[in-house]
Formats: sequence, C-alpha cells, structure tokens
Amino acid sequence: MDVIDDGRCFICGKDNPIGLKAQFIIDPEQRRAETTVQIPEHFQGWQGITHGGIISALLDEICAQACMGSGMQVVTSELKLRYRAPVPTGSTIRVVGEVTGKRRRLVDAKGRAELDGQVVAEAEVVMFRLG
Ligand SMILES: CCCCCCCCCCCC(=O)SCCNC(=O)CCNC(=O)[C@H](O)C(C)(C)COP(=O)(O)OP(=O)(O)OC[C@H]1O[C@@H](n2cnc3c(N)ncnc32)[C@H](O)[C@@H]1OP(=O)(O)O
Repeated sequence: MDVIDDGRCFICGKDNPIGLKAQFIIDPEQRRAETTVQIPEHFQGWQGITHGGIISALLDEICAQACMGSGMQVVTSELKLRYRAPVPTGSTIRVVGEVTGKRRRLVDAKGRAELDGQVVAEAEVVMFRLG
C-alpha cells in the first residue's frame, strides 16, 4: 500500500480549504507529537459541542504524526477512544501523541486531548508500518 501526501489531509493539509491546518511540534527522540488547534463552530455535533469524530480524527492524526516523526510511515489499524468531557466548539485544545511500543509491523501509540489542562479525550492506537 502506497500513501501520498498531497497537502490535502483534513487535519494537517495546507491545501485543504475546509481542514484544520494543524501544525505539529515533533520530538523524534521522545517519539512524540503535539499540536494546538481551535475547533471551528461548524465542526459541531450537538449544539455547541465538537463532534466526536473530529476529536477522534485529531487523536488518530497525532499518533500517526508521532510515528512519522520518528521515521515510520504508517496507517491506522485500530483506534480506541474514551471521551471524558465535551469540547465546546470555538475552544482551543492541545493534542499530544506518543509512540509507546513496537511489535514487528505494528506500532502502539497513545494520545490525549486537553482543554485548559483537563484531559477531555484519550486514545490507544495501533498503527501498521508500511514498507
Ligand atoms: C507528513 C505529512 C502527512 C500527511 C498525511 C497524514 C495522514 C495521517 C492520517 C492518519 C492515519 C490514518 O487515518 S490512515 C487511514 C485509515 N487507515 C487505513 O485506511 C488502513 C486500512 N487497513 C489496511 O489497509 C490494512 O488492513 C492494513 C494495511 C493495516 C493491513 O493489511 P494487510 O497488509 O492485509 O495485513 P494483515 O494481514 O491484515 O495484517 C498483518 C499482520 O498484522 C496483524 N495486525 C494488523 N492489525 C492488527 C491489530 N490492530 N492488532 C493486532 N494485529 C494486527 C494481522 O493479524 C497480521 O498478523 P499475522 O497474521 O501476520 O500474524
């Protein structure tokens, strides 16, 4: 399976006009990635509350970025999420991901989203290494 970065990723693509255009701080030694994003009002589910799929996509991506930042090209194989608190639209959240382990072609990672220092969602992710 080949993957191509054409700049149109919904989360990070500079050329996706409706995306979040997230920018990442990567720490390859710690195998860690971090971003801070403001959630647009139109990404709601229930009134005034960010859709869970948006939070999920951010946690998926941050774990992928932590892998890619440490030199591994990956796709997501499995994603387990716990939503701990609602995220109001318009709010700014910090999303952090890190690689926690490697098993042959699989990479384990975990991520969390924080609002004002409170963890609002957590994820455990299994990534599949390409190549
Ligand atoms: C920088 C700018 C970027 C810019 C762009 C950045 C974009 C980042 C986006 C974030 C990441 C995504 O969302 S990526 C998009 C979402 N994900 C996808 O589309 C992936 C869809 N799934 C697949 O394509 C496939 O299932 C693969 C490639 C993951 C694996 O398929 P496969 O090659 O056929 O391999 P398969 O036989 O299933 O698995 C191989 C072995 O691994 C095991 N295995 C596989 N997954 C698991 C698992 N979760 N837990 C346990 N074991 C597993 C299998 O049991 C098997 O073991 P054994 O039998 O050998 O013992």
